Amino acid sequence: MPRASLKRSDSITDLRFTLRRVFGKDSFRPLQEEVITAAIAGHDVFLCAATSFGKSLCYQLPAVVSLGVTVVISPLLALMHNQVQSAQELGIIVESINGKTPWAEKVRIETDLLCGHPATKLLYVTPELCATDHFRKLIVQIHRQGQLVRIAVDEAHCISEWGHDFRPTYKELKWLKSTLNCPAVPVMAVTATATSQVRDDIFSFLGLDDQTTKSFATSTSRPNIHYEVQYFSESNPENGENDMLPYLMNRLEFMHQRRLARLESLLQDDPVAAVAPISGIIYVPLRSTADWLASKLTGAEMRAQPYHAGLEDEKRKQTQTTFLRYATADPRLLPIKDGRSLMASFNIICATTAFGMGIDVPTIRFVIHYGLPRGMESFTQESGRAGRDDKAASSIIFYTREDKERCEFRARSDANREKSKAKREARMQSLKSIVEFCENTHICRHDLVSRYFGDKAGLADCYFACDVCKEGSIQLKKRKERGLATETEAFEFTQREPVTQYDWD
Ligand SMILES: Nc1ncnc2c1ncn2[C@@H]1O[C@H](COP(=O)(O)OP(=O)(O)OP(=O)(O)O)[C@@H](O)[C@H]1O
Repeated sequence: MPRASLKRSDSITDLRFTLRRVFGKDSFRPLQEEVITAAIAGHDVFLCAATSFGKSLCYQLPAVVSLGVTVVISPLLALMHNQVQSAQELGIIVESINGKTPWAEKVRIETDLLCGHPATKLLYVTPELCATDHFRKLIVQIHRQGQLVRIAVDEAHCISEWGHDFRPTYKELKWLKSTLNCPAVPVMAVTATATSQVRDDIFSFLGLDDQTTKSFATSTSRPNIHYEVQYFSESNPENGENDMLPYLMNRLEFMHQRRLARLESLLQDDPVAAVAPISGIIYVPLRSTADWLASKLTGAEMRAQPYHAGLEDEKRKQTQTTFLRYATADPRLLPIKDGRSLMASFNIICATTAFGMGIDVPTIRFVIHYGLPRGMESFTQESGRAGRDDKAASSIIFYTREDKERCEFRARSDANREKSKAKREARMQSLKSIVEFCENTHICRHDLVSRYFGDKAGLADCYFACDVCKEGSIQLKKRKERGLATETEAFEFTQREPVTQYDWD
C-alpha cells in the first residue's frame, strides 16, 4: 500500500493554485499533473520524459504542498546550484549540502532538519554525500521524526552502467529502500534518457517494484527541435583544415542577416525596437577546440565564450552568468553599442560536454555538434538544451568520416581498459547508434531517437522537422555524397548547395 504523503493539500484545485502562485506557470504540461498526483498519493514513481519536459516540477510541487522534507539526489554541483537558486527565487525554502558546503552552514541546515518540524522543503544532495554514514544517520533520524516525505533521484540514468554518465555512488542508493522502510518512504526516479536496460537497472538498484511503481513516459525526441546533419570531407593533410569552419561562419552570417531583417522591420514602427541576440551552444570534442573556436568567433566580432573543465570554477560560473543574461534579459537593457552588429546578433558558448545535463536556458535557438557526439544519449541530452521555451530550435551535427574513425578508435581503446562488460558494450552500442543516425538518409531522425530509447509512447511526431523529412532522402543522399567527397571527388562539385533556410534561422 502506498503511504500518502504527510498531507497539507492535494486537491487538483490546490495543485493548480500552487502551480500558479508559487511556480508562476499557467497550466500543467501533459502528464505532469498525473505524475504529481501519483507522487502525492504516496506511490513510488518512475518518470522518463524528454529533455525540458519539466521533470523538476514533478518533485518540487509535491514537496511544496506536503509537510516535511523532500530529499533530491542530483549528480552535478552546477545543476544542483541552478535548481536551488531558481527554487529560492520562487520563495521555496530549499537547502543543499555537498562537499563544498561550509561547516557552519551544514550545522545550520542540519539543526533545522532535526528540529522536529523543519522549515526546509527541499534538500539537494550529491550521491556521494548519501553514501556517508553521517548523512545516512541524519536521514534515518528525520524519517523517525516522521518528517521525510519523499526521495527524488534526478538524472536517474546515472545509476546504470548501461547508461552514459554512470556514477558508481548512485548504485549505493539501494540502501534508501532497505533502510527507510518503516513506513516506506516513496521514491521518485526521473530521467530523460533511459533505454530499457537502463530502466531495469534503475528499478533494480532503487528497489522499485514493477507492479506497484507508477511509471510514466513520453517520447524522447523533441518535436520543436529540427534535427539536421551536415557532411564534410576529411581534413587537408597539409594544414589539418576542412570546410567546417567556413560553413559555420556562412551559416552564422545567414542567421545574422535574418535577424537584421527582423530588426529593420520592427524599427519601422518603433524607433527604439531591439531584437535579442541569438543564443546557441557549439559542442566540441576537446578543450583546446573550445578555446580555438571561441577565439575564431570573437575574432569575427561575435559574442562567444569557451566553457570546459580546464577553466577555473569562477571563470565557468561567470561565463554561464553572462550567457544567461544575454539569453534572457530584455534586449533593450543589454549593454550593446550597435544593435545591428554581429556582436549584437550572437550569444554563443563553445563547450565540451562539461556544459550539458540539466542546463535550463529557455531561449537557446541552436545546438551545433562540431564533431561527432559521444553517443546517442549524450546527443539527446546536449541537443535537448535547445528550444526549452517550446519554440522552434535546431540541432545540427557536423559529421566527417575521419571524426567517426577517430571516435571509434578512441572508444575501442577505452573499452580495452574498461573492466565492466556492460559499460564496454553500452559505450560501443551508443557510438554505433549515433554514427548510424548521422549516416542515415532515409529514416526520420525523430523516429531514430525514439527507436533508440524504445519509446512506448509511439514514434515521435516530426512534421518536416528533420532534414530527412524536409529535403527528402534522394536529395539528402546527394548532399551527403557531395559533403563527404574527398578533395579529388569534390573537384567535380564546384560549389556546395546554397544553405537551406530553416524556421529557426
Ligand atoms: N507547466 C509548465 N508550464 C510552463 N513551463 C514549465 C512547466 N513545467 C516546467 N516548465 C519549465 O520548463 C523548463 C524545463 O524544466 P526542467 O528543467 O524541469 O526540465 P527537465 O525535464 O528536468 O529537463 P532536462 O532533462 O533537460 O534537464 C523549466 O524552465 C521550467 O520552468
